[in-house]
Amino acid sequence: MCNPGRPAPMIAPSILSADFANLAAEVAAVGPSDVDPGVDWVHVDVMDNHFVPNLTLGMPVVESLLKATDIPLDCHLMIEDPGRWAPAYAEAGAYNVTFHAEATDDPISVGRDIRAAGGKAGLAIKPGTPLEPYLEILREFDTLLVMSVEPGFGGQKFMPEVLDKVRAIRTKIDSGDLRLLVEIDGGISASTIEEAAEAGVDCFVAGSAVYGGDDPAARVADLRRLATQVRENQ
Ligand SMILES: O=C(CO)[C@@H](O)[C@H](O)COP(=O)(O)O
Repeated sequence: MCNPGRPAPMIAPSILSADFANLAAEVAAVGPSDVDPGVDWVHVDVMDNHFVPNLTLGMPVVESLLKATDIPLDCHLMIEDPGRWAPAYAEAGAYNVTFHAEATDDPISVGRDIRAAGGKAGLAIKPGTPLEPYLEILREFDTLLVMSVEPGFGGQKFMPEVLDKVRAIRTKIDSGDLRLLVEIDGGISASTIEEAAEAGVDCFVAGSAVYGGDDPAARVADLRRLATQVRENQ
């Protein structure tokens, strides 16, 4: 069944593939332009070199980005002990704060603390993590982030097998059992966004496909056009 309240496809460029020495300019480059009204969220990958084998940025950079842009920040925490750190990102002003289900024994409390701190709460699952154990707790969340690569690095190959999880959650949302956004992250490009859109994704994170060329705003516009075409034909 089609869900008439569903938002238009959202694009969230991941700054993991941007120039870290020029982050404010890189974020501005995907803002409103003559080819696109601008991105919906900017996706900020926080990695601690423990939960994932990579180290990126943390709260000080997020605080600086919040001052540099009005675009809502979508912070994806790939860290251990999210209960300790996640609420502070919401308090600082991040719009959506997502942490990994695999990183905590108490995802409900972490989600509630993020919401209490004023943010939207997101739950992320790695490609090999099943959806079923989390179905009952998804009411506590605003977004479900389905990873379509192993978290840690940009530029990896899209894993289409995760789309079964997207289809399963989309069915529940469209039947009115649940209300949340479905986000996908990893390997999203002009070659893969249509199959993700067909499966029922609402928000598409794209790093290398947006920042890998010299016109990020045009890349965003292309991705939005492809996802919107699929939605219109559904
Ligand atoms: O969380 C991650 C990687 O762990 C992502 O947000 C990447 O930044 C996506 O990069 P591409 O796969 O789109 O290049």
